[in-house]
Amino acid sequence: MEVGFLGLGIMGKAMATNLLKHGFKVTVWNRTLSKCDELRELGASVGETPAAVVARCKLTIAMLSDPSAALSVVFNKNGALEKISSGKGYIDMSTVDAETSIKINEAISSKGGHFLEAPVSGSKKPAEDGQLVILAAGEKSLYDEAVPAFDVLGKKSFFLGKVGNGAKMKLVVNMVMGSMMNAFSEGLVLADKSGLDPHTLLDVLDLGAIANPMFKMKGPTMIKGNYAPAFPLKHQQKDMRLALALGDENAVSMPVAAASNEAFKKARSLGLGDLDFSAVYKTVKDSQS
Ligand SMILES: NC(=O)C1=CN([C@@H]2O[C@H](COP(=O)(O)OP(=O)(O)OC[C@H]3O[C@@H](n4cnc5c(N)ncnc54)[C@H](OP(=O)(O)O)[C@@H]3O)[C@@H](O)[C@H]2O)C=CC1
Ligand SMILES: O=CCCC(=O)O
Repeated sequence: MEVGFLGLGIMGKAMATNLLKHGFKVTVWNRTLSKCDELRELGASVGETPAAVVARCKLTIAMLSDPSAALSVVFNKNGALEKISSGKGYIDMSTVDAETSIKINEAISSKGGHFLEAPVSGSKKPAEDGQLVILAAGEKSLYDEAVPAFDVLGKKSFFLGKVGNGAKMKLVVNMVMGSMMNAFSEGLVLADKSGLDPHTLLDVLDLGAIANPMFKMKGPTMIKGNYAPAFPLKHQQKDMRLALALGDENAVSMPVAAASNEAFKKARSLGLGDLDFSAVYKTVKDSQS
């Protein structure tokens, strides 16, 4: 199957590489075109614009930073929409809000195309290892068509019904994750300030009811002050913002998420947006000294 891939950031590069390694023919595009070179060396073709990629491929996947990027790649001049026609599939795997997905779905459908939103749980390493969790919603026939690609990209795919449900599920998950990261950061600082060894705290956490892969993987690097980005903090803050907006729409009070959003905003304002989201620990720690 020939697949188009738009967006070669941390996630997109790993996902497109995986598709190539598993025998898919892939045509890639990235706003900064030079980032396509590495994929070309692995056998990908390169499209000059999103429209050129869609013209060439029956199925196109997008993995872009945020709602504004997702919309511009579809609607701008030389955007994907220009070459959508009957039978073409467009799958947006970026983390966006339901409103963005619905706008894209309406535009793609009005030209006879099929649309699926399919945001993912899992970060850089799961993307490299084909271990993502795919939260798809939209056109079921396109979901069925995409299953061979999803099987390469992920360890499990969910089909969640109508467009918007994938985005909402992803935002709920990341709202919980962002809040946990803040509680974890406060716990590490509290342990340290009260004379405990933070490494021992990690061991204790890992043996109890709140053990989880995120604490286990991020804890040691956070203690070392290593925030090499797997999931950029600016994207986590975007997800908290979009989750809070979903809470507003549904009159759900989320004081814990709101406080966590403030912590991520503060970290962004201190210039930490391109570091890993675990760098929020640095702001929690520095604000106590
Ligand atoms: N990293 C992670 O762990 C995870 C991320 N996600 C989500 O996946 C998406 C991508 O994340 P990630 O790969 O980490 O992000 P990156 O910041 O590494 O990459 C962002 C991509 O979006 C492109 N882009 C940004 N703005 C525009 C624009 N206006 N027009 C066209 N392209 C644009 C960038 O192009 P350029 O190279 O030119 O800047 C780049 O290809 C986000 O929605 C994120 O929330 C989901 C799960 C995990
Ligand atoms: O959106 C990013 C999610 C990161 C993760 O699930 O580890």
